[in-house]
Parts: sequence; structure tokens; C-alpha cells
Amino acid sequence: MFFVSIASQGSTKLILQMQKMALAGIRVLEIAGLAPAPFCGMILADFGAKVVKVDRTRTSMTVDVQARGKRSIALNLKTSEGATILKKLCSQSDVLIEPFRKGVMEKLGLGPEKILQENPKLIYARLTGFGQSGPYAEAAGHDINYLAISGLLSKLGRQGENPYAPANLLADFAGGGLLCAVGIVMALFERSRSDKGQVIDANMVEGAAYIGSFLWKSQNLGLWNRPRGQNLLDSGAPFYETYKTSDGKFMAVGALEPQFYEELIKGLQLDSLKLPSQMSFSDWPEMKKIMAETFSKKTQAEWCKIFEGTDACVTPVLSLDEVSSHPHNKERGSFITDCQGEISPRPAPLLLRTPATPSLTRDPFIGEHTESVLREYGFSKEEIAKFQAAGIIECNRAKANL
Ligand SMILES: C[C@H](CCC[C@@H](C)[C@H]1CC[C@H]2[C@@H]3[C@H](O)C[C@@H]4C[C@H](O)CC[C@]4(C)[C@H]3C[C@H](O)[C@]12C)C(=O)SCCNC(=O)CCNC(=O)[C@H](O)C(C)(C)COP(=O)(O)OP(=O)(O)OC[C@H]1O[C@@H](n2cnc3c(N)ncnc32)[C@H](O)[C@@H]1OP(=O)(O)O
Repeated sequence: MFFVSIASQGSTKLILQMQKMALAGIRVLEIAGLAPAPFCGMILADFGAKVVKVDRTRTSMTVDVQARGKRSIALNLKTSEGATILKKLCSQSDVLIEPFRKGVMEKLGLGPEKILQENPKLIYARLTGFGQSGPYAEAAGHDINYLAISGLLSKLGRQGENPYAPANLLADFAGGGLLCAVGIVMALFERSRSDKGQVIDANMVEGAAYIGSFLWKSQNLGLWNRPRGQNLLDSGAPFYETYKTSDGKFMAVGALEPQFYEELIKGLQLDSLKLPSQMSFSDWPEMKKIMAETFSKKTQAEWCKIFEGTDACVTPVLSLDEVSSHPHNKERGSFITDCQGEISPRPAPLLLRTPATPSLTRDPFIGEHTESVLREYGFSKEEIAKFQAAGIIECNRAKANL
């Protein structure tokens, strides 16, 4: 983001000042992976880091939808020259993110011992499912498996139904990509004192479990001691639920505290004297029926009008198409539109003095920046031509010009 400031000291001077984002100047290498590592890299890029994605060669189509603000190089790491190129990139970078299961980087000769020897200041972030040790370390897996081993999955789902994974949000993105980014930022902060890098063993089992700390820590409060789907916050309580409206949409109700619950009952025009007390567990199923019946009688818009300006903790369940035009989100600019008209969430949190300024241009093609990145890291034109001829790298300039 550029600011123009005008200083008058006899004559008017125009000073173009580049605003520094939080991670400006940090150089990140992200080896292309499935979902969590790309998210981690995107967070760093959104907040100003220069992120280079290391893609495979001979891959024309990318399924990476989280390449915002990154550059892409296509490099065959299975050749010794390719591995040497990566080592040289690492020697001039601050962070490496690798998304493979245990042992893959070592097989390529790119394990942390070797890489950190050459650049002891590097933050070497390993983002796996099961971590770098333990019987599952080398096993394949996906979000649902990590969530299962973390213990969280056993708690998720409605009464009488099988455990249910909420898309791949919890392990892949919250426990994986996001916590890996937090680890990287903490390691960078620590490096500013010690002048030393370190290895990060970020993994989705422990990450998801950590995200769920509240579940463990709140067990003594009696919040989770009933079977799945019958507790206060897991769809057991009638006042913490979603309800269908007459137009097939939904309202979300989160009226936990008694004073907010009272407002909910008022808005629903129910007679509190004829209802059981809020915390009568045995009456919850019946209360749910009453509330479901009541919500089904009006449209979502009608309920929004009724609850607007109240503390009943009742909100519409918005679709992805609706969120950016909702008055609250609209006023705050919570969603951004890129140059291709695609809407996505604005990076969070909002750092008020140095906010993230996400790229609004299209994502890179695979290998679009191979040449420019390698030049930037000190490779000569001749070396690049040689690597290209040998199939060690790919420079996809033609596509870049489309
Ligand atoms: C639930 C989510 C996953 C959501 C992702 C989905 C969106 C996509 C998953 C499958 C996709 C579909 C599929 O690909 C088929 C179609 C393809 C088409 O092009 C598009 C449509 C598709 C239908 C496509 C659509 C979608 O994209 C999908 C449905 C998750 O949970 S993600 C989290 C996964 N877990 C982790 O990330 C934890 C750590 N990683 C791992 O455990 C493993 O990486 C993993 C994920 C189990 C994959 O195992 P895999 O054996 O494939 O890989 P690795 O063991 O890690 O080894 C990688 C090998 O590749 C070599 N290599 C890597 N880079 C290079 C390079 N630049 N040059 C040369 N070689 C390279 C590396 O050396 C390894 O080689 P070896 O095997 O010989 O050691």
C-alpha cells in the first residue's frame, strides 16, 4: 500500500512511502503441499512476507487455491541439482515450510540437519499430520484421521449420530496451517534475540487437540459430561442451536446467559411462565421442538427484523454468497474481491497500524517465476538455461503472458 504525504518546507515535496506490513522483508520458501501448508504460506504472504512456492515440474494444472500473493517456481527435487538449488534458496531465506510426512525431506537430502548447517538462522517448519515421531509418523492421513486421533472428533456430532468432521477446518487449517504460522512467527521473534533458527514440528493431531484445549479444561464445569450431542455447546441445548425458517433458511441461536435467554423467549413470543427452566436438561428435547415449530412460522428476514437490536444472540445463517453484502460485514470490509471477481475473507486479525494488504491479482501459474526468483537468489542466466534444458526446472513464461 502506498501513502502520499506532502511536506512543505519552502517547496512542496511528494514523498512516496511504502507502508511496511508486519512480515515485510521475511523470505519464505513453501514446498507445495495439499491444504494446510498452502494456508500457512498464504497467511505469511497476506501479512507481507515474500513467499516462493516450490512446485513440482511436469504438473500443468494446480489444485492449490491458496497461492494468493505468492510466486511459483517449478523445481524437480528428485535430481541432485534440484536439491542443490533448494539448498541455495534456503541459505538465503528466513523460513522453509515443508508439507510431507516424516522422512521425505531426508530422502531428498534436504533434512533439517543439512539445511540448518548451511543457514543456522533458518526456521525449518515441518507441517505433518502425525508429527516427526511415534508409530503413525510415516502413515498417510487426512484431516479426519488427525481429528480422530486428537480426541476431538469423538465430541463432534449430533445425538444418536456418528461423529462428524466439520469439513477439513479443524485439523488442516486451525490445528495445522494456522498454528504452524503462529509457530513460525514465534520462532522469528525468538530469533531476533538469539540469532538462531530452529525446527518446528507442527502437526495436526497435536494442533487440533491444542485448539480444543477448552474441551479438556472445561470438563469439570460439567459442560461435556453428557453423551455427544446432548451438551450445552454441541447441539444439545435448545438455546444453542440452528433453526429452519419458513423460507428454508436458518437462524443461529446462542442465548446462553439467562438475561439473553429471556430476550430470546420474548422475541419468540413464548410465555416463560409456561416453559421449563432454561437449564432443565430433561426438557431440552421438548424445548427444541417448541422452538423449531416457532421458527418455522416466519421467514429469515422476519426473524432478523424481530431480533435486530436485541441481545437475544440470534443471527441469520448466511451463505457464502450472502456474507459480503450483509450490512455488518459490508461496513467493516470483512470480505475482499480480487481482480477476477472472486470474493474471499480479508486476512484476520486486523493490525490497525500495519494491516495485511492481500494481493488482489490472480494466483501464479506453476513455474511462472522460476527464472526471476532464481535470478534474485543469485543464479546466472546461463545456469538457469542449463537447468531448464536438463528438465530440473521449468519456466512457464508463455502462460504468464496469457
Ligand atoms: C482433506 C484434506 C485434503 C484436501 C485436498 C483435496 C482438495 C485434494 C486431495 C486429492 C485431490 C484430488 C486428486 O488429486 C485427484 C484429482 C487430480 C486433479 O488434478 C484435480 C481433481 C482431483 C479430483 C483432486 C481434487 C482435489 O485437489 C483433491 C480432492 C487434507 O487433509 S490435507 C492434509 C494432508 N496431510 C498432510 O498434509 C500431512 C503431511 N503430509 C502427508 O502425510 C502426505 O504428504 C500425504 C498428504 C498423505 C500425501 O502423501 P504422498 O505419498 O502423496 O506424499 P508424501 O509422502 O508427502 O511424498 C511426496 C512425494 O513427492 C515428492 N515430491 C514432492 N515435491 C517434489 C518436487 N518438487 N520434485 C520432485 N519430487 C517431489 C517427494 O519427494 C515424495 O516422493 P516419495 O514418495 O518418493 O518419497
